[in-house]
Amino acid sequence: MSQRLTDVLHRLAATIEARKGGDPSVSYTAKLLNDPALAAKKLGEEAVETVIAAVAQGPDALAAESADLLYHWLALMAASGVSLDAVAEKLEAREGTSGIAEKASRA
Ligand SMILES: N=c1c2ncn([C@@H]3O[C@H](COP(=O)(O)OP(=O)(O)OP(=O)(O)O)[C@@H](O)[C@H]3O)c2ncn1[C@@H]1O[C@H](COP(=O)(O)O)[C@@H](O)[C@H]1O
Repeated sequence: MSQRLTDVLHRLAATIEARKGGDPSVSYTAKLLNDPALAAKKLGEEAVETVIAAVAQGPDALAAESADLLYHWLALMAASGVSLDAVAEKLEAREGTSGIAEKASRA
């Protein structure tokens, strides 16, 4: 992952955190933070739009929809009270385990 993406996600997560308790009439993020179900619904919409961009709209649309997706994902995590470290912990636990091997181990 590029340092540029890491840096902007870091700033975005901090901005989202700072919107907690904000006024939903002036902050879209505050609106999402006040309503985890809305944040989840919006993430679902952005996921579908990302898929459509990937299969039918080309690289620029895919990049734009991916930005929407990442923003809404960060907002959902904050709205749901799930720390980014909790997600990091899940990913760390999977490091070195092939998805194919993991799926086979479930059978
Ligand atoms: N990165 C984003 C970002 N990406 C997308 N969006 C908003 O996400 C919303 C939903 O996108 P849609 O494509 O569904 O738009 P829509 O169809 O008009 O929305 P609906 O009518 O369905 O609600 C739009 O209003 C976008 O502007 C974002 N809103 C905010 N941010 C970041 O969050 C910061 C704080 O924003 P506020 O909390 O609004 O001040 C901003 O400075 C940005 O850095």
